[in-house]
Formats: sequence, structure tokens, C-alpha cells
Amino acid sequence: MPCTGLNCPKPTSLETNNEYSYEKLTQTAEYLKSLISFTPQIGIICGSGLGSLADSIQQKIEVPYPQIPNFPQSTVKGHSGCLVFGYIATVPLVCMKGRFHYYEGYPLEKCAMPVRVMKLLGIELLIVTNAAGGLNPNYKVGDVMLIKDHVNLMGFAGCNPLRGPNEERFGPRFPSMNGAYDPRLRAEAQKIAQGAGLAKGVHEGVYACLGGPCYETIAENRLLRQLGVDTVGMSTVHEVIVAKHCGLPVFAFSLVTNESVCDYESKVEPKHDEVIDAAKSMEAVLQKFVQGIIEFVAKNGVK
Ligand SMILES: O=P(O)(O)O[C@H]1O[C@H](CO)[C@@H](O)[C@H]1O
Ligand code: HPA
Repeated sequence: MPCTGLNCPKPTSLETNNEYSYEKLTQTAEYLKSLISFTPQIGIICGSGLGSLADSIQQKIEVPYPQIPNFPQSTVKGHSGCLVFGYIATVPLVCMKGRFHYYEGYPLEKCAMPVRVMKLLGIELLIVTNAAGGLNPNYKVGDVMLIKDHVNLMGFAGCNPLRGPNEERFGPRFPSMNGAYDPRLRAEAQKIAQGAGLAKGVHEGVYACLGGPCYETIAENRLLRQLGVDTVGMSTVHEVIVAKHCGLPVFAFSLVTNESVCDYESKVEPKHDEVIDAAKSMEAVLQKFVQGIIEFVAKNGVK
């Protein structure tokens, strides 16, 4: 029982005050449903410089974020800020050209709220992409790493998108994160990658998200390597946590856009413009790769 003494502040319901309550998210989803005549089956989140993944969408309906009730706004170069609805390989889908990051000033639950909106729209699979630093010494710029697991470093410090009252209509208070990255799609993606021209550079590994916006120090990169992290970025993990919580299977990959420096002699510095350029140079191949995944889902279903 909460304290009922006269001097105790009344407990406020975070749920009813919450900007991202179930009711608010439902409003957002209902608004978006009113613009489309189909149920999206797949949701795609484009990483930095990867917005061109939306180029292969047919019968596009584009909805800029400022037009969407309760939606955050994109503030980062390489994230244009628009939802694109349409079809790839006859599969109805919704694609986020622009995601939200903690360093933009948004709390993690706000960064991840579009995942819940997409769940309410009816998606059955989430495809998450990111630009990332390659920590694994075998990775080169332009390689793709299928994410098999993550290290929720921000979670070690108590930052988690599920912090606060649990919304049972999405999922349980204590969700397991095992199997968050769908193993069947990952196995299939290895074959699909070869067809898309990615044969040499497809790895499977572990991604870690830091809060940013600073890139990691050399000491931090060395530490992350020792922790078994293969790619590092500032996104994805909170989106996947929210997806797993509400029962959405996830297929996710990192594009290695820069090598994470672990050597004090190195003069190499990460730069966001170079991250974007590296992503752009892989546009065509990654479009083909994602299309291959969607074609597989069209033929075989999500489960
Ligand atoms: O993770 P995405 O959105 O692909 O972007 C990555 O690229 C930016 C840094 O260059 C950071 O936002 C980092 O998270
Ligand atoms: N570190 C963190 N985030 C990133 C990087 C990096 O090296 N590259 C792209 N996003």
C-alpha cells in the first residue's frame, strides 16, 4: 500500500501523465491508419545514411514526422524524418526514414515509441538497421554484421526504455531478452546476403549502444572489445528491447561505417559525414539485401 500519511505527496499515476501512454500511442496509430488502406506487416527502421532503403517501396505514402500526432522530430543529419508506407515484394510495410537517439535529448522510451506505434499498426516483424563502428578486428568498412545479441550498456546504468510503470497491454514487467534477434531469419540472411553481393563481408555478432553523442575513446573501444562487443553505435538496443517486450520478432544488422580505433598511435577519427558516406556507398547492395529478406518473409511467413 502507498503511504497515506497527511504529509506524503499523493502518488501520481505515471501512466495517466505519460506522454506515451497506451491511449496516446493508440491515437497516433489511429491517425496513421486513417491515411492507409492496408495493414503493414513489416516495420523497417533506417540507420544513419540508410534512408534509401525506402527507395524500393512501391505505391508510397509518405508522412513527415511533424504531421504525426505525439511523434518526436528527427534532428540528425542522415535521418530525414518521414514514415513511408507501401509495398516491397507485395508485402505491405512501414519504414521509418529517421530514428530517434538518446543524445538528441529524448528519453529512451520516446526514442523507442515508434516501435509500439508500429506494433499497434499491426506489424509482425521489425527490421532494424544501423551504422556502427567495427570493433572486431576482422571487420572492415562496408561489412555487414547480423546482430545476434546486444549489450545494453546504458541499461547497466539504469537507463531502459521500459523503466516506469509496466504497460501490460504491451508485455510483461520482466521480459526475457533471449532470442530477441530472430535466429531463423538470421540463418536465412546469410544465404540472402550472398545473392545480394555481400558474400565476403557478412558476420554475426554483438552490438552495444552507448548514449553518445561523443564517439568512444580508445580506452572505451578497448574495453568494449574485451566485453565481446563487435559493433558499437548509439541506437537499436532500446528499439529491440521494446519490440521483444511486445512480442515482435526482430531482424537487425549493423553496417560497419568506420573502424573503431583501439590504437593510440592511430590518427583516424570517426566523423558523422564519413559514416553517412560509407552508408550511402552501400545503398544499392543493402536495398537488394533487405528486399531479399522481405521476399523470404513473403514466401515463408514471419514464424
Ligand atoms: O545508429 P544510427 O542511427 O544508424 O546512427 C549512428 O550514427 C551516428 C553517429 O555517426 C549515431 O547516431 C549512431 O547511432
Ligand atoms: N561509434 C558509435 N556510434 C557510431 C559509430 C562509432 O564508431 N559509427 C557509427 N555510429
